[in-house]
Amino acid sequence: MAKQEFKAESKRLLDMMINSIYTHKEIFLRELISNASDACDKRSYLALTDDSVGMSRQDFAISLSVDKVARTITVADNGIGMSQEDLENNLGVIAASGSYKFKQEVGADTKDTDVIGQFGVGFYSAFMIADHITVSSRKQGADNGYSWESDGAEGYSIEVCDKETVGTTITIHVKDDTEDEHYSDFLEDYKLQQLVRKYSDYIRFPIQMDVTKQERVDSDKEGAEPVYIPVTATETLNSMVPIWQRPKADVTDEEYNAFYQEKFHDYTAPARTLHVGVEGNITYKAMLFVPAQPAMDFYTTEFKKGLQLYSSGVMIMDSCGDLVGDHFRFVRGIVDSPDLSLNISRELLQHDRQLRVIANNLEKKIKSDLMKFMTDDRDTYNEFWKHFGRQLKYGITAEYGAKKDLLQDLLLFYSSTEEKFVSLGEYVSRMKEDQTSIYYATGESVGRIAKLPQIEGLQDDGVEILYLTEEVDEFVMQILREYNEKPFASALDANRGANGDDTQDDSAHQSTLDFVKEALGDAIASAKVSHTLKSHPVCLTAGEGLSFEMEKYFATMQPDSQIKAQRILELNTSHPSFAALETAISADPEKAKQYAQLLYAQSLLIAGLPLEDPSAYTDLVCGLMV
Ligand SMILES: Nc1ncnc2c1ncn2[C@@H]1O[C@H](COP(=O)(O)OP(=O)(O)OP(=O)(O)O)[C@@H](O)[C@H]1O
Repeated sequence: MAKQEFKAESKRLLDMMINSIYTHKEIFLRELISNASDACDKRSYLALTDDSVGMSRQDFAISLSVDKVARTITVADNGIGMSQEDLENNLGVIAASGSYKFKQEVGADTKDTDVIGQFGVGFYSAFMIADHITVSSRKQGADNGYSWESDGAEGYSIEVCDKETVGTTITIHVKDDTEDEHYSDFLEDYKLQQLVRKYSDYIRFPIQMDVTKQERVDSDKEGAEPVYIPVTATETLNSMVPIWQRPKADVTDEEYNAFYQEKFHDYTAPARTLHVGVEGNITYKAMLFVPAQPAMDFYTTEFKKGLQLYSSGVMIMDSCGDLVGDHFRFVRGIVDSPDLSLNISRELLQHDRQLRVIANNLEKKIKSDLMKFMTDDRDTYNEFWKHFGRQLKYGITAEYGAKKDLLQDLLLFYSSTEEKFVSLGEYVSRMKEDQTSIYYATGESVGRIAKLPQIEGLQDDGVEILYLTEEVDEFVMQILREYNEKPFASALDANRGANGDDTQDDSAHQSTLDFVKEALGDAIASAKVSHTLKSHPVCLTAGEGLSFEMEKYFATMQPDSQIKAQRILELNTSHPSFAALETAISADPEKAKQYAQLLYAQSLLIAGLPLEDPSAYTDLVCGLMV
């Protein structure tokens, strides 16, 4: 076959490889071994349902060999193998690689080399140390093999080749040493052994290599020097114990982080790691991670939640969505249980009782770990909250609040008095004895809410108010209704009364209110005397049902939305504007009408609602000036 050119993006990546710094180069072996292991997994999985494969799990192995003279390292596996088409598709186009795609998304902020260092770029990383690579492969079920060859930048070629057994053999020709780089190191047995232990220890297939040791042979003759002879034996270099099967105390933070970053393609270490072992009715090990930041597609429908599911170390499902609820969908991790059957079909799996038990169990563990997170490391929890808080709130509103008991303790809201995010538990613990409700106020931003006229009274009394700025917040309040038996109350509610003076008699102003209602017509539902305003002339409150924030939310979803909250115009009778209005009503009713319109427009502006007719408003203001 004629030489094929790499696709443009592959070329760029190759350049990156060739110029990468030394400490990153060593990950090439991890990448090749991990591919070999995946290929063994695939074939062993196939063997479960296809008798013609004729292999069982213990028949699989990955073998390493070195030829110092020829300067080659060979990684061979008896996994699933690749057809001509697979070679073309998988090794000809780098864009298929998960990490490269990720790198593109991260964009210019991340240095190329960082990405390589964190989790490699798959097969291509071999070009960091090699100037020629040969891949010969024979796919399960195929009659012959194919060999793929490349010198890197120039492209690649594929030819039919003799290969007797199913699997893949990758031979890389190690570059000559240069002044700065001692590539020959990689041709040393000890170096490869060291790299396998460092990066691939938990691979669940034996990684074997013929290792030569000098063995001492004692001479029969007395006083003679001992003789050493080289003895070569095949050794398994990795312990094959997956990291999650090891006792917690033996696993370092670095190992947890490296495992997470490699497995879940994240370039930052996790914010939280949870390693659990449960024995009893159902036995399992789980390793869960809370990412430090959401995946690129986290808040899109593209994102697939789920944990990797293993049965005694063998992966049976890459992403088992049933293991985590939507509210904790940001959690990444693995579950391994010997109680799950290997060849269980995926449909069956979904209804598996054991899975439900594990999922419920994990849910409690995640919750208690997040609680611990919140108290032990609040700064980082705040970061977590910034990224995933919205998801927890959605969780409260879902399923008619079925998860509210689980999630409500984890919520944070901005506090007017503390001027930072606080939990509901913290709010309640600070409540004065005579305060019966948890106050909240909704609006576009903390700054805007803080200036809402209705809450001035509470603010002056030093009452703590939770400022809610997200669309979902009001739905959360509707579901929660109370926390620790303390009801939530909107600080913007005209009838709140708790701190206001309810004995006040408004009837003296009834005719003024009637006038205002008459002047504004259907624009408002009613006009009333405010019991909450202090220094401001007017405010707008919503009647029962829809709030203004919800109205705004619907308007963003659908710009011509006719869903409107009921508008109640509240007037501050002790404000001079009210006296001016009353005087105008008797002296100049036309002007009084304009005053009413002006006050209504102001209440809309303060509430962050659009004016129906902005130019009529400016005409009105100017008209009153002259
Ligand atoms: N030893 C092998 N046996 C069978 N298929 C292989 C082998 N090595 C690579 N492949 C195939 O080539 C593809 C590309 O491999 P590569 O290492 O570049 O990327 P990846 O493993 O898919 O992604 P990444 O390593 O970035 O997570 C693999 O997905 C696999 O299909």
